[in-house]
Amino acid sequence: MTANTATERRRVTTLLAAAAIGVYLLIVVGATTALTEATQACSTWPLCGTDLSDPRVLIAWGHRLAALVVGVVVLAALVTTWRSSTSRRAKAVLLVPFVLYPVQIGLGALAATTSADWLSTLHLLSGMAIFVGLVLALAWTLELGTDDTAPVTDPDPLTAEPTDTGETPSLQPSSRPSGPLARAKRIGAAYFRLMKPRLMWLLCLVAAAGMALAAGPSLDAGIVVRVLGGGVLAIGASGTFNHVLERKKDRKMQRTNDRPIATDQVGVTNALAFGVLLAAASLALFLSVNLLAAALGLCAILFYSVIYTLVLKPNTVQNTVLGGAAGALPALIGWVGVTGTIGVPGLALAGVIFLWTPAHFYNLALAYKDDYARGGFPMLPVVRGERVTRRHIVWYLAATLLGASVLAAVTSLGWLYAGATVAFGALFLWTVVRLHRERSEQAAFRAFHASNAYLGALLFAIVIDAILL
Ligand code: HEM
Ligand SMILES: CC(C)=CCC/C(C)=C/CC/C(C)=C/COP(=O)(O)OP(=O)(O)O
Repeated sequence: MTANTATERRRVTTLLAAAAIGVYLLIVVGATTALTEATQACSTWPLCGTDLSDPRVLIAWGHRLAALVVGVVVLAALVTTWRSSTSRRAKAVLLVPFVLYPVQIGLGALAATTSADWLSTLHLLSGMAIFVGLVLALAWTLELGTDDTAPVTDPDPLTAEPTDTGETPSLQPSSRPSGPLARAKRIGAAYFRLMKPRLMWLLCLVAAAGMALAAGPSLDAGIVVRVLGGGVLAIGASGTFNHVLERKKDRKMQRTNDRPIATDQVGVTNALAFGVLLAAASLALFLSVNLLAAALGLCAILFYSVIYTLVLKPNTVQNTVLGGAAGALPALIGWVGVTGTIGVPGLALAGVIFLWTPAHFYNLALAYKDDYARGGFPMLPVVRGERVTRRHIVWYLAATLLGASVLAAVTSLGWLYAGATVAFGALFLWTVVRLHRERSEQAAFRAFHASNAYLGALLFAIVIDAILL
């Protein structure tokens, strides 16, 4: 690839990413109730109410002006891409935004003047189609000229300096402090590590968001404590079973070969007893909330420990996609903990987590590709290569963003949620664009952390928005 081509592709992908995020902003704002209410106060087109002290009029004006500015960015992206040397399919798919953007303006005008629900739905769907067209063109342009080998500057993950992997290297026996207290501390730390504590904050936020969506400002503190307590214990139990079942493979992988069972710091029988104890305590807490929450808690533990760990992870390249169901269940548990039944917003939140999981984990799968190959796991980069994996990260990230807009449409979440998904979604997308450009381990970790920041911010915004705003 010549320097000119590289510069041209940078320009094209930057513009396509900006256009996609601009369209996403319009989709999310359109999906929130704020705009639905604004439409009622602003029902003429193209101009409406002059009373700018009415926030609803301001929102309607903001949406129309944003549509104009984003339209210019989309047009610039289309023209620049068509004039570039990108692939035919990337150019062809841009016909979708080219045709639909003017249609979308017409639909918006009709939706504003008639307030028909089906028109608003069609407007939202057409916005999503424009977004998908831009993202496809972005992904197909990003992968041009990228082969499956990491650049020479990229250190081998197995020989590189230790990175922030969430693992604490164990001390060598000779350097370990002795004495009963130090020994008790070491054993306590080993059992604590079995519980996979680093996953807990985000999974607890997932359950908290489920509860906040269901209860709004009247969220009961007793339910919160019991659901989160049950959740922490359930994650601890399934994490422990996962350590037991993977101990042999863990020994083969550099990232995991210092784990407590792999290094015999904790025996298998003791670990199993610990896991059963945690699971029983977790189910007891969930049962004190309601039976359905306990049933879902049991499903989550069994799904992660048995279905994911034993069946999916070692046998199918779709392990991450299907495994996302384990992480999605806490959203439903939170919702069910409050309502006692399964409901659409809880399912929509679970859907967001499910779609986010591959966009989250494939970054680590890239960074640890050789390690996973050594362990014998058919992770996507091992089986289908790095280029396909990077492409799938873009797909799942786009699907997550669309899922988040569906969540906005089926709930009454407002501006804080909309701002969080757009701002952190843009940040996440930018790190993924850089991952394609740099193709290094550092870039993969950056995108991994951005995935956690995106979901953390989104969930935090849901909790605040649903409870306080
Ligand atoms: C198939 C599903 C998933 C896989 C394979 C996966 C895999 C991983 C791996 C290998 C790590 C590295 C840290 C470690 O070794 O402990 C990690 C970290 C993490 N994951 Fe996931 N994950 C999945 C789903 C989820 C879900 C659903 C959540 C929460 C909603 C989540 C949240 C986190 C967090 C918070 C970290 C720690 C980040 C840090 O502080 O370093 N993961 N994940
Ligand atoms: C309420 C409840 C029980 C929820 C369970 C949800 C849960 C623990 C999701 C974790 C997702 C996951 C598979 C993480 C680690 O992957 P991995 O085990 O493949 O990572 P590893 O390679 O580090 O072992």
